[in-house]
Amino acid sequence: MEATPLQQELHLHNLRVIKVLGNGAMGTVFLVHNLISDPSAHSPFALKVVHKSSLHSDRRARWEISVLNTLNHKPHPFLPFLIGSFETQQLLAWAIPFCPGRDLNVLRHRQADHAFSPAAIRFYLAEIVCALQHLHSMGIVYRDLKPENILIQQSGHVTLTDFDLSRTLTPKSFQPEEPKKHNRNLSRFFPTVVSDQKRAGITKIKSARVTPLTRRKTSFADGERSNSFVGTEEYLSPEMVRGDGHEFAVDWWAVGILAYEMLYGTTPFRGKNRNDTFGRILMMQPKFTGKPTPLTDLIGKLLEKEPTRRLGYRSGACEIKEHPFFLGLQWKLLTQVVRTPFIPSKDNVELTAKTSGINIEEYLEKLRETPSPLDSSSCTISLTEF
Ligand SMILES: Nc1ncnc2c1ncn2[C@@H]1O[C@H](COP(=O)(O)OP(=O)(O)OP(=O)(O)O)[C@@H](O)[C@H]1O
Repeated sequence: MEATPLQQELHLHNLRVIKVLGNGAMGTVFLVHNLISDPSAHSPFALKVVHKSSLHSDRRARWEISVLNTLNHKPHPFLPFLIGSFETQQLLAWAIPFCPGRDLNVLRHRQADHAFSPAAIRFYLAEIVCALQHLHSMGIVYRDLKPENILIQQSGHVTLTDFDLSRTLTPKSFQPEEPKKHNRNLSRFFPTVVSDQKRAGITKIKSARVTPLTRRKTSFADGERSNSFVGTEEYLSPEMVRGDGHEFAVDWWAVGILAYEMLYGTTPFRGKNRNDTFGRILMMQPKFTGKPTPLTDLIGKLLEKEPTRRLGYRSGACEIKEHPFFLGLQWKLLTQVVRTPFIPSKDNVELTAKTSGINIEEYLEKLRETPSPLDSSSCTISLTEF
């Protein structure tokens, strides 16, 4: 990885924490500024920090850094890039641009009925489809689409974040399998996960979804197909629930779930518990209320249980872009849209807490003192098989 001047300056001792932006399953994201190159914090950035003590986190973090580094060479307006990275004996840290508008989940909760207008859905979906198309063109399947991972830039445009669950595939790879008989007790793979936000005492609007977990060994024997079981339960595709090999179509399924949630304020297959949700994902058809519209038609086609019949399977994003819901949309001009559905106010870039006094190492150490459910023995199956 080439070291840019900014990267050389990146180190714990020359970064000051403005505030904590969020805590995920893997790490903590801080808003920081560089004391040397930006002492007055005009250009703060997000720093994701992971403790290296867990092999699992270490591996996922290095993978995420490598994906971001790849994006530096093939940038996209709706995807982040790597500002720089460094590591200490204990920590692995990397910097990405700060998105001051929070995430689409927070934004959705601010809407009446927790749902967006069709116009806003059209705008956000269009940008997400473009971002996924770009990732797929690089052979990357994202596998973790959910509103919490869609951040809003200062311009109001989106940025997809969190690549630790993504994997590389080759576009030609997917040979659909015959449906298998499955009688696994899925619940044993999904121990209860307590939100790290709670452990850290951070309040964040988070739906009742669980933190992504990995169920099965990731197999790249043929170098082309991922057989791991990852994602966020309400967003998992039927092929992921079944544990079948899966590929790019899982992302188009997740776009369908996202569109449904943006429209109705709830995901379509949410059950009483995890197994119930999985049963619904496999068996139930999504329920639409009101008159059929191009949007409900699009959702129905994305939520096709059989991946080979799902919109996007044959020719990727192009098929989705051609759907009547997007009729008349000027795809090439998306980045130039100035009146986006939501523009973060400057107040959102709250830099008043410049002297937050947060010490990154101490903060992470404190977090570690509360045992993570991901380290517990109940989780062994998921983690050792990763
Ligand atoms: N660039 C950014 N700008 C602003 N906030 C951010 C940024 N990156 C992350 N965050 C905040 O930090 C939270 C956690 O980040 P992220 O999802 O990357 O961590 P994670 O440990 O991989 O989480 P997950 O539990 O989804 O795996 C996000 O939900 C978001 O609120």
